[in-house]
Amino acid sequence: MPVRIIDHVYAQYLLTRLRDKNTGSLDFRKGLVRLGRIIGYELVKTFPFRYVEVETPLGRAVGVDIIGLDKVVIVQILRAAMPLVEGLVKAFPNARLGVVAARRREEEGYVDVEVFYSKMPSIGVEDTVIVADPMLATGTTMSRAIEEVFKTGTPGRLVVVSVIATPVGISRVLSRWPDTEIYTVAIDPELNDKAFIVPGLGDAGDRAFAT
Ligand SMILES: O=P(O)(O)OC[C@H]1O[C@H](OP(=O)(O)OP(=O)(O)O)[C@H](O)[C@@H]1O
Ligand SMILES: O=c1cc[nH]c(=O)[nH]1
Ligand SMILES: [Mg+2]
Repeated sequence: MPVRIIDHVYAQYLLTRLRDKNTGSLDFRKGLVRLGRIIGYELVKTFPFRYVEVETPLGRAVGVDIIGLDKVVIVQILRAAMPLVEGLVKAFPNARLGVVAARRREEEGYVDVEVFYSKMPSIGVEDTVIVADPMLATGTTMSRAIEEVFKTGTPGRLVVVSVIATPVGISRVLSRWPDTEIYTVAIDPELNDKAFIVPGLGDAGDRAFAT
């Protein structure tokens, strides 16, 4: 299923706090970290697992082993994804990390994206690649980041993790990479003339890092 909304009530509560214009940058950043952790745990639920036996200090127990947790690459798109990924890695402590430093330039009627720096670990068909960015607005930034992923390798699974997405951003990604799984906490209906998500939460990077 290409788009998954994390409707967990605590995720919705945290999003509400992020949307509130009176939430300061420290609480905004902490809210993104907590959302990253929740989304990460939701993602882990989609990994295959097998039953195993384990020796405890006092006997034997049947448990589970999750398959593929050591084959995860998390790519963060600076700046706003940094706190989100800080939470995500709690669910994937062994993840290899990639980075894309990008800045969106809102021009009249279109959005351009500059990528200043991009560094990816190895990426192979056995990997799940998670590309994280709180805002999936026009999808221009996410598309550039996904291009960087495929320049490096072709993952078995490509997951986009966002906090607020739009129908435009979602279709921008899925039209080019139809097998992508998109996780988001909300889908907001529209973009204003500056390509900001409405109602959205404002500029995520500026709010997280106090401009
Ligand atoms: O889907 P798009 O239309 O490309 O917009 C989404 C991007 O816009 C913002 O980045 P910005 O360039 O403001 O950088 P920042 O995160 O450092 O604020 C946001 O952090 C996303 O990366
Ligand atoms: O609403 C938006 C759209 C793009 N980037 C943001 O940070 N916020
Ligand atoms: Mg910004």
